[in-house]
Amino acid sequence: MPLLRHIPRPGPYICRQCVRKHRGLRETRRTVWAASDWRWKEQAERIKSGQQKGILDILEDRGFVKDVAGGREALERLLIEKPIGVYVGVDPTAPSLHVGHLLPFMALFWMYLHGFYAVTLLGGGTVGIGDPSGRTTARKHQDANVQDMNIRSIDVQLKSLWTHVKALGTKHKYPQEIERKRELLDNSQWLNKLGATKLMRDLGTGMRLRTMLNRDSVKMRMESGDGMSIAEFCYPLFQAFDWWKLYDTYGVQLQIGGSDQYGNICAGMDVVDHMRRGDRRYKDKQAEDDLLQSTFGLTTPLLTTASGEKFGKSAGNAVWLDKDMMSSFDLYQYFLRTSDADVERYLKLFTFLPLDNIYLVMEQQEKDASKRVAQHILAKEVVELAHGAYAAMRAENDHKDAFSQGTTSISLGIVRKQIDSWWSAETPESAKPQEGEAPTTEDQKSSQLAAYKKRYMGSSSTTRVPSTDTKDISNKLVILPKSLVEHGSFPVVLYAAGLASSKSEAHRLIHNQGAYVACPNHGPLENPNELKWAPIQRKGDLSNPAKHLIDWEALVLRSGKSKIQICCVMQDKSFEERGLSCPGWKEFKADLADRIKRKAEMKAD
Ligand SMILES: N[C@@H](Cc1ccc(O)cc1)C(=O)O
Repeated sequence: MPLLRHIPRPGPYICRQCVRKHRGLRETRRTVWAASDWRWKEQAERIKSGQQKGILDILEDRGFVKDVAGGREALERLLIEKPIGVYVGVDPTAPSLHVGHLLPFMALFWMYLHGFYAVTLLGGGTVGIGDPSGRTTARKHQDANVQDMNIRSIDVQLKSLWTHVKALGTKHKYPQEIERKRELLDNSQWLNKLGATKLMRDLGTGMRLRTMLNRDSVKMRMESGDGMSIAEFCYPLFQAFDWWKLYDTYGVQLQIGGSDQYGNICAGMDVVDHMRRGDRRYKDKQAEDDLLQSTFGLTTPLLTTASGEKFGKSAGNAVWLDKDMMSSFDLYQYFLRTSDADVERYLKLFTFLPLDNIYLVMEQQEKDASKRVAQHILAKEVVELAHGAYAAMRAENDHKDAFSQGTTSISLGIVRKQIDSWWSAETPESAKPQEGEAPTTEDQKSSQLAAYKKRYMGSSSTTRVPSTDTKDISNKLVILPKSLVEHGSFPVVLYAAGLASSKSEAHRLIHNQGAYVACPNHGPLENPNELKWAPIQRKGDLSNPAKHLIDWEALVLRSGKSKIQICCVMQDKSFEERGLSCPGWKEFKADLADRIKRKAEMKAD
């Protein structure tokens, strides 16, 4: 195996020593390269004569490009001439990526499908430093084991994203004759070994203080008076070192990032330039066309919906890509709710559907927007990208099941299925590592990760605690403490269940007849396997959540036309022992204790 690691990769620098060592292999590589070189040249001719679109045009047509650092025309020329390396980095600050992360990754995946060497970089080293870009406060320090879990979790997620991208590339028939290459790396591999003196001597000398001080993130903190730590201030240096490493080893000449990354990317370009000029291995190259060796940056736009809201939040919470943190059903629903004004733009950004197909879909959509054809395709493609084809098919089918009776009723079967799968997915004791014991088996490792994700969700403002069962792909459950459902009002419950972003919004929803609860059918002629949707009222039976428990354990709620939430009820003690929480729970508990105390005092009087 080490033999393979020594193979020189296409890029600006080829290791002479290993070429000499493995002459045989070199010959084979040379033949392969020659063939793909020739194909690339042929493709370049087609692009130049206008027969084919270049990748930069493709990215622009789909809406991925906000700014290009280094010059658009120059980048366009480079991308036509050379299958350069390109990378996107992400710091694992949580156990999962969210939909807001998708844009730069989608641009990278497109480049991969078109034959560029695509690198996803996990910031296992940089996460400990904390990128100040776009932040008004420093990130909280994370425990080493929390960091470790986040790294492991995102690593698994990136691997599966890559698998799904490959499958989607095949499904949408993107040509494969040009060799595709990709890599998933973790910058702790080199940053943990990097000496402070080397960093300052080699890179620090190439970075100018004025540029660093002029960065928006630095200025903002200085002006607001919060200041910034040296570690955060130096963050761009580490990101720049990553790029130098990737440039030198993998020929990475382009970095893609969100618009907040513009400053870091420019700093990286300066550093790579500085390092290249000071490195004698690149001396010969400098005589060559400089463009072919230069670096560029590309930033993606910040997404807002047509109505001006920030994209990627649902009831105030992030829309996670991990199916343990957001079920396939919920992810599907999130994209299904896309407005007609946004759907074409999102199809271009979040799916691999060719543009012509998107225009056809939109024609169909315009004929009858109520069918939401475009939204269904968008939702399915995104779930397929995040959770795989099988999960997408299940989410689509479950969605059809849940809404097959229109908006008047919901099948009791699907509610029971969700509840059963949640309970059966509780991790068996045998799979749990004992206290203080490091997980050894794969089962233990994954159950430890799943437990961590549950805890993470419980401690954030979200209530979602979906199943850990990988077979269960459509779990749309939240767990609520019993006393909240028994003694709380509907506004409290709707807020706790994540169907409203505040209690007052829940009040408004009820007032506008936009919140529903599913009730069993009691009439003799009615279908016993159906639950009827009834609008929640401010008075009477339909104002009391406790009266609508199904099988004594679940409350099924809906807001608007399609946002369904099944709420499983759990004893308060078990709820808290599992480290769960939900919006408004702490205040409700304190309030309830107060009410009970006052009642007892009144009785005593
Ligand atoms: N700083 C980037 C992540 C990143 C990390 C390392 C890199 O080399 C590149 C990008 C962010 O916070 O989004």
